[in-house]
Amino acid sequence: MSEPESCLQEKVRGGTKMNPGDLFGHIGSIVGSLMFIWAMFKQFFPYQVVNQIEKHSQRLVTYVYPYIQITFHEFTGERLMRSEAYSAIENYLSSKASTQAKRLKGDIGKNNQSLVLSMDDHEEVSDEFNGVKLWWASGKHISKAQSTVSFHHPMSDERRYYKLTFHKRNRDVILGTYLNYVMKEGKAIKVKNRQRKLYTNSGSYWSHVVFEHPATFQTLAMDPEEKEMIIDDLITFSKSGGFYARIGRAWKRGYLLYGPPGTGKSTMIAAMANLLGYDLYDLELTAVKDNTELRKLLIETSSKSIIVIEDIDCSLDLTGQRRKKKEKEEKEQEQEKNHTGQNQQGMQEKDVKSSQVTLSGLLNFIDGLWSACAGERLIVFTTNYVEKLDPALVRKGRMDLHIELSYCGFEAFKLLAKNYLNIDAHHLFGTISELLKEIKITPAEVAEHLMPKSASGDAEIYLKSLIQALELTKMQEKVEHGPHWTEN
Ligand SMILES: Nc1ncnc2c1ncn2[C@@H]1O[C@H](COP(=O)(O)OP(=O)(O)OP(=O)(O)O)[C@@H](O)[C@H]1O
Repeated sequence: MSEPESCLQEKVRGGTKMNPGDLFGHIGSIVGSLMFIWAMFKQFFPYQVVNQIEKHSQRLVTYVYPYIQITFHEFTGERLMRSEAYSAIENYLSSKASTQAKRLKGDIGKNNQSLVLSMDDHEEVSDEFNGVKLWWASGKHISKAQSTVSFHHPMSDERRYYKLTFHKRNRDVILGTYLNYVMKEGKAIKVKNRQRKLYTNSGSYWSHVVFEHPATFQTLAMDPEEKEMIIDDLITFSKSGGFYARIGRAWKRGYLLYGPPGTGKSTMIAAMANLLGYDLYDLELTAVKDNTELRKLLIETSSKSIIVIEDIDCSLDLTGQRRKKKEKEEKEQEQEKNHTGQNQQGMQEKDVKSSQVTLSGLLNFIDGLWSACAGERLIVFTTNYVEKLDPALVRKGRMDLHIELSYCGFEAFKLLAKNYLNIDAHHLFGTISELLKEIKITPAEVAEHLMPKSASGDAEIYLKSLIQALELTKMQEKVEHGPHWTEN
C-alpha cells in the first residue's frame, strides 16, 4: 500500500471536505459492517473454510487499515473536567495550526495583547517526530440527547476532541516517546503564554496583580559580558530539573543583587521574570510577624517563581540577637536616666519587636523545608550595603551568584542612549566616555537625563544635559575634596 499521504489528500465528497480521520473512520465502519454480516453467516460454512476465511480477512483488514487512532476528548470524567491532555495538545498544535491549517480560530490571549490561533473544528495538521509522520485532526460531537435540554447553553452539548492517526508500525515510538513529548511541550507553551502575576504579602497572605513589567535583559544597561553570563546561568537553571532530581537537591537557586540605589536591581529582577516566564513574589519581611508566618508564606509560593526580598539589610536584624540585646541595654540605661522619655521608649521597643522573623528562621527555610517544595524557584535578595550582611546569609550554596550592579560605564551608557534616544553613535559620546571614567553616576540618573522631554527633542539636547550634570558633579567633588583632590 502506498504511504498514507496519498490517502490523506483532501477528498471532496458531496461537497464536504473529508479529513483522514473521517476517511479512516469510514473505512472502519465498512469493515465493521462486513464483520457483522460475516458473524451471521459463518455458521453455514464448514469449519476449515471459516478458519481460512478468517485468517485471510484478518490480513486483509490489517492491509486495508494499517493505522491506529487515539482520541483525546476535551472534557473527561463524571464531572466533565477539562482534560489536561487536550489542553496540552491544543497548545502544542497551535504553532502547527497557524502554518498548516486552512481554517483557524482566533482569540485574544490571556495577556490581552496577542492573538492566539488554533485549528478550527474538522481541520487537520501533520507532524513529524524522529522521522515518523503522523496526523492530528480536530473534531466535535454534538450530543442530540442534550441539545434540547441545554437550550440556554447552546455550546454545552458540543464535545470537542483531537484525533491522532499513525501507522501501527510506529506504535512504540508514538506511545513511548511522542505523546510524552507532546504533553511536555504543550505544558511548556502554556507556561510561556500564561498571564504572570506579581504577588505581594500583607501579613501572612499573598495578594496578586497581573505582572506586566516591560524590562528585559536587552534594555538592561550593564557590562555586556556579565549580562551574558547571568542570562546563561538563568537559562541553564531553568532547564536543569533533571539534573537537580538526579543529584537529589531542591531545584532552587539564590541570587544576591547588590549595588547603590538606582543601578537596576529591581529592573534586573523584572527582566529575570520576563526571561524565564516566572511569577514574582515580592516578600515584605517587615510585614511578617514571625517565622511561622514566614514559613506559611513561602510554602504557598508556586513553582516557576522568583521570591524577592528587597533591601534585606533593612528587613531583618542581620547581625542576630546580639545587636538587638545591646540596643535594648542601651535603651534601658537611657530610660533609667530619663524617666520622662518612658512613653517614647516603649514605642521604640515595640518597633524592634514588631517583626520577629529571624535570620536563622529564614536560613532554616532556605536550607531545609524549602527542599520539600516541588518545582523551580529562584530566591533573590537585594541590598545597597553588601558589607552589612551576615556572612551566614550570603555564603555560597545559599546565594549561588553574587551580582554587583554598579555605576554607569560607557557600555551601559551606550545601551541607554540606544534605548532612550535610538542612537548608536554621536560626536558627544567621546566627552561622555571620558567623564564616565571619572564620575560615578547611576544608570537611573543617566536615564533621567536621556528621557525625551518633547516629541521633537533633539538627542544633542539630552546628551548636553547629561554632560552638564557630569561636569557639575565633577566640580562639586573637587570642592568637597579640596584643592589636592585628584581624579582617579
Ligand atoms: N542598569 C539599568 N538599565 C536600565 N535602566 C536602569 C538601570 N538602572 C536603573 N535604571 C532605570 O532607573 C529606574 C530605577 O532603577 P531600579 O529601581 O531598578 O534601581 P534599584 O537598583 O533597584 O534601586 P533601589 O536600590 O533604590 O531599589 C528604573 O526604572 C530604570 O528605568
